[in-house]
Amino acid sequence: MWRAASRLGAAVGPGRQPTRALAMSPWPFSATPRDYSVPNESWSREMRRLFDHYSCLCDTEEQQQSAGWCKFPSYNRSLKHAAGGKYLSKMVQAKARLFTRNIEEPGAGFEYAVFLNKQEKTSVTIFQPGHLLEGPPGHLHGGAIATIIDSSTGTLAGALLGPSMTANLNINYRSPIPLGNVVLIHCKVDQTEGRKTFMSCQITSSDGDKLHTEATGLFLSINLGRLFGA
Ligand SMILES: CCCCCCCCCCCCCCCC(=O)SCCNC(=O)CCNC(=O)[C@H](O)C(C)(C)COP(=O)(O)OP(=O)(O)OC[C@H]1O[C@@H](n2cnc3c(N)ncnc32)[C@H](O)[C@@H]1OP(=O)(O)O
Repeated sequence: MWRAASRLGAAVGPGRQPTRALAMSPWPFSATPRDYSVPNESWSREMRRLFDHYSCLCDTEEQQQSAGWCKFPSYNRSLKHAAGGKYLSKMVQAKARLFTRNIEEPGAGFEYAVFLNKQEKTSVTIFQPGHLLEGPPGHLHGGAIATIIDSSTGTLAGALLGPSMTANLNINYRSPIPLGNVVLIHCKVDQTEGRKTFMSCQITSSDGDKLHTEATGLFLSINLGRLFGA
């Protein structure tokens, strides 16, 4: 019994050891999911500066209404975002983890936070790529770039449309991204046609001077049940 609970407890989140209370609990998940998109010790000064900058836009309800900005929390599993528990029982024993949040060491993988502006249908992701995401020597892997683009555009699509999936992603890699350098990922909705939402996205250096990547994507809103064979 303890071993089973301990295994589930160990799956709660990076850096978290199963506690005695958790091991004894019949419910394996933390009641208050951890938001991973907050500063940790690996964040550079520039990452913190940008986080503070965008957080300030979200600070008060009044500011949110005028500027429309809010920070989107980021958990380490998708189902934490889904409303209701209808499908949870099929997933509850799985060790599924969100791809961008499955490296436990702070700063080694994807360090990022997504800020949304629902009124303008835009988002900004601040992103600090870690050393485990290497592609060319000292630089970010193209697949990791695609991942953070997919996650950023997918988060904006999800916030605006509800459940949706990437149908198409086109990426132009313009200049390599050094590991550890903080970059900005600007996403926007270009057009919506029924279930289809067309997005575009740019990755730039944090001062906006250097263009690293450009992308377009198509998202289709879906019935979540389809994913579970309903
Ligand atoms: C689930 C959320 C939970 C909440 C969690 C929140 C977590 C928040 C943080 C994480 C954020 C991460 C975000 C990651 C997002 C992914 O990475 S999703 C994973 C990668 N994507 C996939 O695996 C999708 C695989 N493809 C499919 O399942 C299906 O093809 C699709 C995309 C659902 C579409 O199938 P369908 O619904 O049957 O649509 P279909 O009838 O084929 O086409 C509808 C229309 O779209 C057009 N269309 C379809 N595909 C295409 C295409 N590729 N190109 C152009 N047009 C197309 C069709 O031509 C058609 O057009 P019209 O004739 O209506 O004009």
